[in-house]
Amino acid sequence: MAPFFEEWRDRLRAWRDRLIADPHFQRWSLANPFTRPIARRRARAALDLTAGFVYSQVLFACARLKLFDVLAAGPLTVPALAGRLGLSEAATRRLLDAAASLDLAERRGAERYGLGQLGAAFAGNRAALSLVEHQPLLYADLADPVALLKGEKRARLADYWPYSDLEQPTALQADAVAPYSALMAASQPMVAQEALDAYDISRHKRLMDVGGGEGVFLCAAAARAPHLQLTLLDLPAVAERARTRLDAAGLLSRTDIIGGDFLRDPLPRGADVVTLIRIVHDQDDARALALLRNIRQALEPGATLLVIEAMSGVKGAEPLDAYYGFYTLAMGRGEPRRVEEIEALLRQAGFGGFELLGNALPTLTSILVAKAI
Ligand SMILES: CC(C)=CCC/C(C)=C/CC/C(C)=C/C=C/C(C)=C/C=C/C=C(C)/C=C/C=C(C)/C=C/C=C(C)/C=C/CC(C)(C)O
Ligand SMILES: C[S@@+](CC[C@H](N)C(=O)[O-])C[C@H]1O[C@@H](n2cnc3c(N)ncnc32)[C@H](O)[C@@H]1O
Repeated sequence: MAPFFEEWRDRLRAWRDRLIADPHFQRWSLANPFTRPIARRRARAALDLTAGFVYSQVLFACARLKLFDVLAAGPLTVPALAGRLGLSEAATRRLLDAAASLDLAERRGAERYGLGQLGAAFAGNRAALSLVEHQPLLYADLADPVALLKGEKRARLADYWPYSDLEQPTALQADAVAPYSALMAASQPMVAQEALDAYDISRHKRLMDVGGGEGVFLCAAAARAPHLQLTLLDLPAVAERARTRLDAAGLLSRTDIIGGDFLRDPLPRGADVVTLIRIVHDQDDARALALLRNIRQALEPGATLLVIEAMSGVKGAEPLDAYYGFYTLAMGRGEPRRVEEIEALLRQAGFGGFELLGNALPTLTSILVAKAI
């Protein structure tokens, strides 16, 4: 933009900021019937920001106490709910009123509570609930966000994701990878559905899922493409978990399972499509680039790479930098990236022909297609 326009835009914004900050303007805009709806919406947004942490705790309490499962069977009275939740009647009423104010529950007459619309959405979504249930680790770290930003505090979340600060992650044992692998497996179906609805995987011959966790994505892809050959690469202890799952799904005969380090070990050749799901945002730029170059080495020109993870700046995914930015800060490595930033890394690694696919829930994931050149 020309410097003249930039200067005027800055002046205009400075004027807007002074106006909104003025307590007289705030009162005036609430009193004026024409501006009141906008002023109320902004005041509500300010309250939501202030109270958001408490809302999250209400949601967590509902999830931990299995409230959505209980109410999915039908509305109940407070005494009946108190018995099911193991709470006093007073505590039950407090939780249910809080949940009702957040659309998680709903009052049904004077005495009964049922599911609210958001509660119903959670009741039918195990994957989302599994993510909700692991949030306390993050909340504990975020009790002092400034210490986290200043690097003065080692976060507990880093222990949950032990590969994020290890030079030799291949040495991780079964017990160290179990909690995060189980969480990723439980939450993967939501992501797999988004990606496989947006991209027709059946056009390919061999799919390699790099950092493929327990193989949930490969199971979902195999169900849509019966002829597809599969390769999964993850740390040895995770690859063992994948072997168990793929065996149970009857997919071992069409799957190569490799335990290794995707940053250091050469990757097997032969795949015409590679998926990287919730992987790039775990890494700083140098490691992400090393990983992408390693993948490029294993591909023929024209092969496809799908980067599947939540990306900043995509329409419909606006608050993403707050959640993933602070999540990866607590993890100790990585950052959410804009599509252009991922494309820049991909370009340096020898990819081009980018296409960002449209999908239903960009808050959950985006899907970026790249071609090996
Ligand atoms: C007429 C209509 C259409 C509607 C009216 C009625 C109505 C409200 C209907 C709603 C029905 C409907 C479509 C419901 C859909 C609900 C859905 C899809 C809910 C989805 C919820 C998803 C949630 C809460 C996702 C949360 C995700 C989180 C917290 C992600 C965490 C990710 C992490 C920690 C990743 C870590 C990976 C790492 C380590 C960073 O690499
Ligand atoms: C956030 S999880 C994502 C798992 C899976 N793609 C999904 O979306 O459910 C990151 C995965 O990368 C694997 N991983 C991390 N560092 C690795 C490395 N250096 N080599 C191989 N796998 C690694 C982890 O074990 C884990 O399974």
